[in-house]
Amino acid sequence: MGNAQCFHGLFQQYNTNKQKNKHTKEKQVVDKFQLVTVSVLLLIKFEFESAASATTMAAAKAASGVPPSLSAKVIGYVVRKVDDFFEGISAEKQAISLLSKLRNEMQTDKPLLELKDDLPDTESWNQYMQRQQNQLGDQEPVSWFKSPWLYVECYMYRRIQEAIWLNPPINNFDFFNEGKTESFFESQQAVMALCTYLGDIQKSMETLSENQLSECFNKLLQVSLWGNRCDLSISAGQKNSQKASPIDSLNSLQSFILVDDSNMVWLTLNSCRRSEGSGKKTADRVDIVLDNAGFELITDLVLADFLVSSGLARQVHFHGKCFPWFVSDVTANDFQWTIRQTMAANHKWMCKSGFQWQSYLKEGLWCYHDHPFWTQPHEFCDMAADAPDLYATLQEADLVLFKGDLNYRKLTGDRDWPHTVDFSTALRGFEPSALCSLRTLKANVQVGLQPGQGEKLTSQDPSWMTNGKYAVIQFQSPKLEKNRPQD
Ligand SMILES: O=P(O)(O)OC[C@@]1(O)O[C@H](CO)[C@@H](O)[C@@H]1O
Ligand SMILES: [Mn+2]
Repeated sequence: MGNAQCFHGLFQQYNTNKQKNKHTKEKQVVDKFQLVTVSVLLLIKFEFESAASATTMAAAKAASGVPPSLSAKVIGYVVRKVDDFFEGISAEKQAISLLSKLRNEMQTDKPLLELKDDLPDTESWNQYMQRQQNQLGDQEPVSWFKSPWLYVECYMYRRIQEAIWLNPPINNFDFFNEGKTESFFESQQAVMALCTYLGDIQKSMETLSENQLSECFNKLLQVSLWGNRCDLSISAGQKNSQKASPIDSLNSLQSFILVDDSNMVWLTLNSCRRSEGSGKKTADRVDIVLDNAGFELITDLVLADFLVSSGLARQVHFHGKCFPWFVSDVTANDFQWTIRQTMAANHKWMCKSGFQWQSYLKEGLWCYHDHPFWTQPHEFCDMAADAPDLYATLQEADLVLFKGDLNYRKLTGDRDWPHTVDFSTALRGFEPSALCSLRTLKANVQVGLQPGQGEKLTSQDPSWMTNGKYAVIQFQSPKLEKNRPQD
């Protein structure tokens, strides 16, 4: 979706809401924060449109050619309209003024500021800023345009959190909530189709041959992969949902999977299952580092259900975010809400799935965790040193699935790697366990391609790395590393 459409949608939504004029106070607060925050996000997306192809905002700005005054006007308009429309209590006013200040700092390339909110991760964020400063040297301060794109983008979400956190009683407010719940409700047909498919497999699970099991696994892995198309961040909070039956679309999407290591993923899980029978294996756990709520989360839960009910995994551990992040990412609240909504659905298989998921959680076959590291800017190769407890947790898994684009950027350090560099090289020593990235491409980093593959894609579809049409299933395991011939 183009930015013009994004803006258009945003104002249309605002006007419709205004005309209806039947907001409760709570709804008004939700709308107000959504509009202001979306305006901050649009600033990034619009003014620094080409950022995906640059590692810093300065490079992006140079390439973009979008008149900065235009985005400033649009954002000014949104904030003014919001202020006119709502009377505002002092906490909201204060939060809005912090967000406006943030927007201004971004527009004018001000130095990044230390966080002041005294949350458990505050010190770690401030230390990370110092690390960035040390890398930059003493000559100039760390600022919005000069710092790595991955870092400033994460920092922006943390500053939004600070603006909310510093202003009770709205300090636990998730102003992205509405978009996430909409994505869930608008995907109902697809969710029903998926739960029905799962129910059918489970009915005949006992009689499935290994080939049939592997076929079902592949389908559900691919559904979870394409579920990642439905993130709200890439559309700046605009609608993004799945309407068609996800299983039926898989064949036509197959050729858009640029790297497909699903066979290695299957072998990893199936070998655990076999060796369990022979008494060799004790651990049998899959961890899923979640990405987006809404339809994508459903695809992950369905895959996790299949893993447990088929005996491919005994336990699944989910990892979500501690606070609202990159618009649509899953928080504990989204996770519980999604399961409750699925249980309450007026559809036999969906409702059954919901109850099944709730009982997995009760029985400890499923666990949900969040850890502050997931909402920090660190590349994952820093995890062993900076979050050793989380690294140790992942080491307990037989397989870790990393969902989505942002996780891929953190796995690979968001570097401008040649496309033919090995995935293992780009991971730079991050190998807690066998791991697999399930990612649709929305940012300008891609490794592990065949020679010439990147060039061919560029000539056929110049925006292949950012338009969300392509995907990868990329696997790496410490075992593979051991067996690699030394250069
Ligand atoms: O991680 P996700 O949900 O797949 O994608 C998040 C995302 O859309 O947000 C950023 C753009 O602002 C990019 O990192 C990425 O493309
Ligand atoms: Mn996301």
